[in-house]
Amino acid sequence: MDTLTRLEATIAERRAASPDESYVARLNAKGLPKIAQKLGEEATETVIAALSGTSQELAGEAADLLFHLLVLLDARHVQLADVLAELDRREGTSGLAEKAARTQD
Ligand SMILES: N=c1c2ncn([C@@H]3O[C@H](COP(=O)(O)OP(=O)(O)OP(=O)(O)O)[C@@H](O)[C@H]3O)c2ncn1[C@@H]1O[C@H](COP(=O)(O)O)[C@@H](O)[C@H]1O
Repeated sequence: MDTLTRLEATIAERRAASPDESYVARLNAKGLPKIAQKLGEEATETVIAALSGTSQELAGEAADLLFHLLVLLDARHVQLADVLAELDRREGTSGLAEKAARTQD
């Protein structure tokens, strides 16, 4: 099992833990808007690290970002497999073609 899939399972398990013992449970107890806000903050911190941080700092912020994305997906009951399937579907097609198809929608 890969790292993200293992982490997805851990997050699903920890959601029901005590908020006193689990960061995942504490975040879930605060509700979806807080989880979404946290993801936004981590995205901003990743951007800042990309523009002015070291490679190590960027890797750390990217890890925080991926972790909080998984917490958000879990809270909305969206499976990582569904996200990966969407990326698989796009594989081999031009990103520009994908962009054009979306503009037509
Ligand atoms: N990968 C992570 C992980 N990455 C980041 N974080 C937490 O995410 C938070 C990031 O918040 P910030 O950097 O903004 O700092 P903060 O001051 O704590 O932020 P606030 O939430 O207080 O606003 C920190 O508290 C980190 O500890 C994580 N917490 C948990 N995990 C994984 O989730 C598992 C379950 O964790 P628990 O739910 O705590 O058992 C762990 O075993 C890990 O594998």
